Amino acid sequence: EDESVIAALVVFMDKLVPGSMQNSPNWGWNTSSDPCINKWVGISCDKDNIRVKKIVLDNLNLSGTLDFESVCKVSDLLVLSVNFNNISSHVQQQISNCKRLTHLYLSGNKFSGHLPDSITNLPNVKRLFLSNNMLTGQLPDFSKTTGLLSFFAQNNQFTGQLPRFDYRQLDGFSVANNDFSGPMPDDAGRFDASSFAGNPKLCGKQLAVQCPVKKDNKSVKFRTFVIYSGYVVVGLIFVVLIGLLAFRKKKKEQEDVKIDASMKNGSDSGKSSESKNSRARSEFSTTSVESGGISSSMVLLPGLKFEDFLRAPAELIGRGRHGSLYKVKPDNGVTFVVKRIKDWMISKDEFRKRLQKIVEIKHPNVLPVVAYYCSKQEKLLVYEFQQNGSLFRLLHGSQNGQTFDWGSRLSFASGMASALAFMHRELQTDLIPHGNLKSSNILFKNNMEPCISEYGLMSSDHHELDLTNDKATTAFNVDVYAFGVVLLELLTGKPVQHNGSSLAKWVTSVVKEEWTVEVFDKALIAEGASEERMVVLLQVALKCVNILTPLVMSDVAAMILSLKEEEDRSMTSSSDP
Ligand SMILES: Nc1ncnc2c1ncn2[C@@H]1O[C@H](COP(=O)(O)OP(=O)(O)OP(=O)(O)O)[C@@H](O)[C@H]1O
Repeated sequence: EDESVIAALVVFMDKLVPGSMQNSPNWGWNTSSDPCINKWVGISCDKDNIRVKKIVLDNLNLSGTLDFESVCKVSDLLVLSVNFNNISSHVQQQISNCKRLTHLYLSGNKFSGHLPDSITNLPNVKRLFLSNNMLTGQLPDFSKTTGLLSFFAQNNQFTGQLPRFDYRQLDGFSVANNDFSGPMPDDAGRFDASSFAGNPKLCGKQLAVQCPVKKDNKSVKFRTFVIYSGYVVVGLIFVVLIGLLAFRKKKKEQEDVKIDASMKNGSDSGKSSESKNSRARSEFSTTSVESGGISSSMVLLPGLKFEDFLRAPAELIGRGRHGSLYKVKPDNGVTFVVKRIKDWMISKDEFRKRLQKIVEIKHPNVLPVVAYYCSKQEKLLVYEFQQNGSLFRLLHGSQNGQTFDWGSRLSFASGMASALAFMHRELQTDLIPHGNLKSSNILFKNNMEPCISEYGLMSSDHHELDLTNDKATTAFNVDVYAFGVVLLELLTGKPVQHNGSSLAKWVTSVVKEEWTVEVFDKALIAEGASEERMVVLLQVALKCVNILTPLVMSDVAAMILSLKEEEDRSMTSSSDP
């Protein structure tokens, strides 16, 4: 980095008080080293290791003030994250100097005072997290901040009327638990009452307080006229809608035929299905690997023509809440599964962008997407079929004498945690969590190595856990919770109902009664697994499912890794005579 930027960063950190952190050997943050080359804590740089791109200083017990003027001198800064610290300053108007900033996370601090108007002038900002602070005053007008995708400001002390937002763009929003007043803005039905709750002076249809009906006795005649012309307009709209619906239904039927035919017809399909498929096929085949593929509808499987794929016989093997799963075996030998996602309100472009991000990131324990397709009606994902089944099947299925001993379960847990932590790190800027982690989405590869499947397929509106009103409002908490439930399944051998909260509750209650040993899988007890270490893993699991004390995946992974190392050490020492 430039000397001037280094100096600005040091000034920025001088105003924050990092407590004992700065004594750690790799802390950095001084003028005699380089933030990229010497890897200062919390700094990430571009791939040439020259420019600082991200500053992530979450959960470091920082206090003092955040000097936006200094930090915004880092001209390439994309992400600034200081969640869950003790910073007590204003959000200064110089924030708008951070011209390239896309993600700003200030949640869980003691920021106070008004938000400066200049915050709405950040031209590239996508995610703004301000929740759990002590911010006051009116919110500036964000309606022109195009590109904003999430806005979280719950648990502050904001007042006044809610300004307009471009709600159609937003995928996450909450202003709950503030002191806003007046009518709830028309969010076009995008967010439910929980995003606005806890503002006693806010009124609206979905809220506890209804807005007063304005009594205007000036002109009854005019009102009658308006009402009648209203009826006429509604009538007209109705007719047009019926027409549109009929038209769309017809179109949809055609589309369904197209997809169903492509999914279900065997390779011996006759001429008629050929012609039904022809549109779909031409759409797919406009994509070729040489043409770069990614921007078009389908990203192809290398070495496999999509025509073969469409003609291959397909067998429905699962119908989950989020879609159906088909097993497809084209002639070339490899078997695939196709996930057909239903009800995902995401635009084609967004879907494509999201998938591009996901396929870019590879980890040996994450099942890669081999192809994806998106049209208005259909979202399809293709993976290789894994014949060894899932963790769910291994734990709860009728296995033929297959054992899953403590050592293997611990290695499994450690591997999964570090894979998930890796994905979170790589997708931190894009805020793409797995979103639907569970034991049936963890599969075993041919070598019995586990791999996480269906990463990132669920948008936030699919989550059952509503964490938005909670202290821990970051996208990735959902996965930490879900991972905790997977750990509980591993430890108890019991299956999960609903979203895992009942299993978590049961375990918590048993542990409270100090019957901890009762929760463990009988097979583990019988095997003579170390109770002490099982209890440690249980504590990690319970921390993950406790949404009041948010953990990040990298911490979870570190805890499990050190437990595993302890286990490995004990194995080598106990094998000594
Ligand atoms: N690539 C794969 N290879 C082999 N089996 C798979 C693969 N992907 C999923 N499965 C298995 O197929 C079954 C159905 O999967 P599906 O994803 O449709 O259901 P689900 O995970 O229970 O529900 P959902 O993901 O919709 O919440 C599950 O038992 C799952 O473990």
